[in-house]
Amino acid sequence: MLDMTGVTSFYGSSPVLQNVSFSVPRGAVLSVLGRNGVGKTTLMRTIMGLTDRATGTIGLGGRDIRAEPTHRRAELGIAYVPQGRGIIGRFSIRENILMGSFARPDGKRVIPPLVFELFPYLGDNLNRRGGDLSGGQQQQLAIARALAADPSVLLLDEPTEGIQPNIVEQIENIIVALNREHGLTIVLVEQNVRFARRASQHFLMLDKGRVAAQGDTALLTDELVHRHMMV
Ligand SMILES: Nc1ncnc2c1ncn2[C@@H]1O[C@H](COP(=O)(O)OP(=O)(O)OP(=O)(O)O)[C@@H](O)[C@H]1O
Repeated sequence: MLDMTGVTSFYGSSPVLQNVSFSVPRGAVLSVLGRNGVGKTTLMRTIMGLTDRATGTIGLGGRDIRAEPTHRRAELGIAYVPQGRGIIGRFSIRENILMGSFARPDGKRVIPPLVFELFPYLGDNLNRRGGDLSGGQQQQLAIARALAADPSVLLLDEPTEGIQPNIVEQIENIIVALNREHGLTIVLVEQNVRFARRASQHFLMLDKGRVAAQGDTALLTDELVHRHMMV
C-alpha cells in the first residue's frame, strides 16, 4: 500500500534519513519509533514531499509518488496530522476541518459524517475558535481535518504528546477504531511503546536516520526498545 525503497531524504545538503526501506500493507498500522532527533518527523515529511529533496522510491498503491508535489500526494489519499497539530487558532472548528477538504477527490467542501460520529464535541461546536480548545480537543480537530480529505492513509506524528492523561486513552481508542473499523492504513510516530504495541501490526525502529530494526510488532522486544529508545 505505502512503501519506501532505499530512500535518502535531505534538508539542504544534510541527509537526515538514509537508505530507508519499509512497507505498510493496506489496512495495517506501522509504528515508527526511536529517540528524539533520529528522523521520525522527517520520515513523515518525506512521505508528504516536504523535505528539500529525496532519492529512492516512495510507493503508494504500487505507483512511485516521489516526484509528485505535496498537494498531489494529498489528493492521492495521504493525510498528515503533524506534530504540534497545526490548528489555526483564529479559525473556527468548521473552518479548520474544511481546510482538509481541499484534497477530496470529488472537490466537495463538506465535513464527512465520520467526523461527527467520532468527534461529537466538534460537531456540536462548529463555530468555536480553534485556539480556544484544549490540547486534546485540538488533536481531535487535527485528526478531523485530516479525515475531511477522505484519505486512505493517515500519518500521525506523536498524536498523544502533551495531552492530559485522561484524554490520551480516548484519542488512542479513536486511532485504533480508524484502523480496525474504518480501514485506514496508518503510519504512527509514537514514543509510547505500550500504545505502539497495542495499535500496530508492524514497527520501524530508527536510529540516527537509519533503520535499526523492523518487522511484526511481536518482534518489538524490550531489548530493542532499551537499545534504541533509552537515553
Ligand atoms: N527543517 C529542517 N532543516 C534542517 N534540519 C532539520 C529540519 N528538521 C529537522 N532537522 C534535523 O533532522 C534531524 C531529525 O529530526 P526529526 O525532527 O525528523 O527527528 P524526530 O525523530 O522526529 O525527533 P522528535 O522526536 O524530537 O520529533 C535532526 O537532527 C534535526 O535537527
